[in-house]
Amino acid sequence: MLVPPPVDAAHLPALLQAMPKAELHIHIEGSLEPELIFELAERNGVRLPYASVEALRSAYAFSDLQSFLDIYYAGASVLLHEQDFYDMARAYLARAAGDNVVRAEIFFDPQTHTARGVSMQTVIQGLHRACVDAQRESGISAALILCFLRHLSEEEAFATLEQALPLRDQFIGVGLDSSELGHPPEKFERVFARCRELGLHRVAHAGEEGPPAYIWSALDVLHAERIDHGVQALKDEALVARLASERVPLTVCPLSNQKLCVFPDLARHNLRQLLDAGLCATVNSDDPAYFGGYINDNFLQVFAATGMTPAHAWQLARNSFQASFAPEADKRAWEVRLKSVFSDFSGR
Ligand code: HPA
Ligand SMILES: [Zn+2]
Repeated sequence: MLVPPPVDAAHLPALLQAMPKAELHIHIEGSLEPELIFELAERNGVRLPYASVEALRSAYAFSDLQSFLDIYYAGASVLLHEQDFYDMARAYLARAAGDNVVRAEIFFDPQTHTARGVSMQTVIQGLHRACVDAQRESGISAALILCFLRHLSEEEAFATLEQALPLRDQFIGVGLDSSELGHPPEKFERVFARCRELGLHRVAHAGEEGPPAYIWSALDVLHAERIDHGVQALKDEALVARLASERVPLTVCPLSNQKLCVFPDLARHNLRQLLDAGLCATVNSDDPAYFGGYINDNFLQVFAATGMTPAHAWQLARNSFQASFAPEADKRAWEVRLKSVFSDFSGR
């Protein structure tokens, strides 16, 4: 169904919250709330360079991606045991289910943890057990995507892949994150080729701060199936045409872009232009504990700032299902639910 049941714009906030949606760009370490950071620090005897939850939260003022990453990696230092990874992921999945997320494809950064002596098995098993339990208890479908840190070498990415392969059935794909500028996709050509041979899905952050050229090479060199962020694509007409004709999904994160100063303010975010250009854009939270909101906060705030309509909401939810790596039967079931929510609001 191409046209949604009409919904009065007065119902938009309630509709955005109620509609089923998939979240495809969430770093699980970025869901660690300051309260949980302090709880885990105490539980594990880790000393934090902040006196209180409030002091930590007040340090969350960022000027660019790197200024955020420095504090994000420091926050992750409290994660030591399998139960820590489990608790973090259960907390996120409970929040996501409350936002009517029906599918979450969750990034994790194993190198942040293995560098501190935490084993790959501790990380993946804790996260995976949380996904299984959440699915059983709340019905949310959840899967894991292992991200390579692009400020490290390809050799280190290969070593990380090797460590993870015994747990191959507990993650569905690989991604590429961390400091973008100066670390183009080409740096990881061989390890992504190996992941492709292994039948792993591939995504990559590109065009968050980096140039359109990085989006081209994520597609052509890494064979990425989705682009994380990708908001710089609008600077390149030929790239927009390619993304539109191939329906390459972009996992856009409005509040992240605002907090990391990718756009001067949310009213100038280009999500609406991306959709109106026919791109398969989606809305996601990126690092919700650091950027001021979970997925529904992202929807509510970017819609309010840019004047998008119920038809845009419909498109974004459908895009999120189509862009996910979930089974086709699940995608069809979520579309049916989406239509029923819209019909419900249409009658009001
Ligand atoms: N960009 C790159 N790396 C990241 C991000 C991001 O937005 N969040 C967590 N790691
Ligand atoms: Zn991200």
